[in-house]
Amino acid sequence: MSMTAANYPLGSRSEVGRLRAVMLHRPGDELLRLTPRNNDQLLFDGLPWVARAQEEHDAFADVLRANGVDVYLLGDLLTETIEHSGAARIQGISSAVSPRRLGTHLAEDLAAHLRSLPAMDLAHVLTAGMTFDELPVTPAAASSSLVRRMHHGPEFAIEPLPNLLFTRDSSFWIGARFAITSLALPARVRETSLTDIIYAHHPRFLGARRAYESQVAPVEGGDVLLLAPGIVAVGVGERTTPAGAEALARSLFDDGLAHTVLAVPIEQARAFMHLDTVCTMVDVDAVVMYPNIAETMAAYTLRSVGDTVVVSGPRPFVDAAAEAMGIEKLRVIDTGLDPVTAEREQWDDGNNTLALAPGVVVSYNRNVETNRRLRDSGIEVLEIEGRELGSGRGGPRCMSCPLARDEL
Ligand SMILES: NC(=O)NCCC[C@H](N)C(=O)O
Repeated sequence: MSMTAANYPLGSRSEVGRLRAVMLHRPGDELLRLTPRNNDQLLFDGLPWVARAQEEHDAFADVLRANGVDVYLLGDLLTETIEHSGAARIQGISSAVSPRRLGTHLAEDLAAHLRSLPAMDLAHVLTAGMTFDELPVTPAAASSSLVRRMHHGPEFAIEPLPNLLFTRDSSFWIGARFAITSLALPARVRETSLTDIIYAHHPRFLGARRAYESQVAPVEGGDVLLLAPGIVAVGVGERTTPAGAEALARSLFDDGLAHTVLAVPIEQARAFMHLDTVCTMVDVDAVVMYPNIAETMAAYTLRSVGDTVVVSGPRPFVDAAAEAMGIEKLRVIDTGLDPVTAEREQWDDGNNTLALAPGVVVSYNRNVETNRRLRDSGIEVLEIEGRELGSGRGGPRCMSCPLARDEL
């Protein structure tokens, strides 16, 4: 693994090794773009109270820092990246400014304007987007652009990215490498242009190598669970497709980053958009899992055998996982046996825990029953508030991209 300024290498081979460094995104003005008319399309179930969401997020970051984790904020990394690299600036602008949406004339004008902005202001536009009302005013542009005249002022010339909050999905680390994912839905596609330039140009990531370069089909980080070194589970459902899971597996095999991948079908439903909405690891041999699917969750096993890939199954996920991990049994802690409580707490991200070390997790405090059951099973639970953060349907795991974990 590549050494960095800090005294730990970047990278991660599990979900539970002691967490050393993480990338979060402090929610900002991009959340102020949400309205009752666009929130469904922008994948939020309500309109968060933004100042309160920021307070909750600051408290989350403080819990991580208090536990020895270095917290990097995506907004800061993005500003520093743009400050540091002209190529990153150009790349960020060209992925945000769409001639298809704006027409070539307005697109060229806007790109020129963005090239002149201070790094922090450009980072703000790239995350919070820009409305037609906010476009720079030049008399020539105002009279000669049909696009400008026909669009309503509050419409987006550049779409905002409210789901940047969920840093788990737009990139993930496996071994010493990072993977830029391929997000499935239009509201999130541009997020990876930002993680891409950060990893490519920020000095903190100098020398870091990529995994899964081809990005041929959708794979989202929330679907990727590092069960143990060399063994990866990939959810296949609303976001990650079978083609994405297969392409990821082949790429990880080719790069020697994994030898076994479990492809886990999950329901194509809003409540289960990623594997980590129903199952996360809380210890080296334990997961917290949504009980209403625990018995039916299955997995296809993909193994790298010589030059080929062998697919077997499907069989019960817990059996396939235990066998791949070489343990007798995968301990399953469920989120309450009463199906209604379980359903409520799954919706509120009870299953979406972030492990800080084996047996130590961060969880939303509202999931009283799940947290109680985790503690009864010997797991230490650090609770955070998520009344506002949760309106985007994501918990502590979704909101964190681990950059470095200790080996188990
Ligand atoms: N890993 C996760 O489950 N991330 C949560 C993503 C929530 C976001 N509103 C989305 O629908 O993509």
